[in-house]
Amino acid sequence: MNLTQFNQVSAADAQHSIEHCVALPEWAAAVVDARPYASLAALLAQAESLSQTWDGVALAQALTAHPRIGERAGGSGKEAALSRSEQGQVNAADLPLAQALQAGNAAYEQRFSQVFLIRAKGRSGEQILTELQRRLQNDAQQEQHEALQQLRDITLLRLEETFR
Ligand SMILES: NC(=O)NC1=NC(=O)NC1=O
Repeated sequence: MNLTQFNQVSAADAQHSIEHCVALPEWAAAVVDARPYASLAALLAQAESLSQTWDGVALAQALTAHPRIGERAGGSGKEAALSRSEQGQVNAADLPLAQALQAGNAAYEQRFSQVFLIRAKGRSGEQILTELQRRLQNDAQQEQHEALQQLRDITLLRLEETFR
């Protein structure tokens, strides 16, 4: 779908076209409500602005749609396919890395009671592991702030790709 179509289709079709970006329907509805957009840049700016309202509750809800790093997302949905491609640089054949990520994910979930979320696109498995180990040192408040920023990054990347 291109931006012109996005501006012109029904609200329901417009929402459906961006729901794979993040599992927060209220956010998608607000993005749709702000149509028409004069440019992709305007759409991305509005989407980013609307994501500033996200809090711990939104994060928890969104995390249900993000498989763990290093785990292949199951299912045939568009989100699962996106997760697989986003995590494409995590070399599942590198067993020590896979084991380190698995241990890191477990430690993270033990400490923060939620899945570790990172914008995986463009990051190697080693870079993700380094970030995971760094963020394990965060306190709860700092980590929620960082996890929300990663959720925004993933969401806006997916949104931009939808219209590219
Ligand atoms: N737990 C995660 O960080 N998952 C993900 N990161 C991405 O960039 N895509 C995902 O599914």
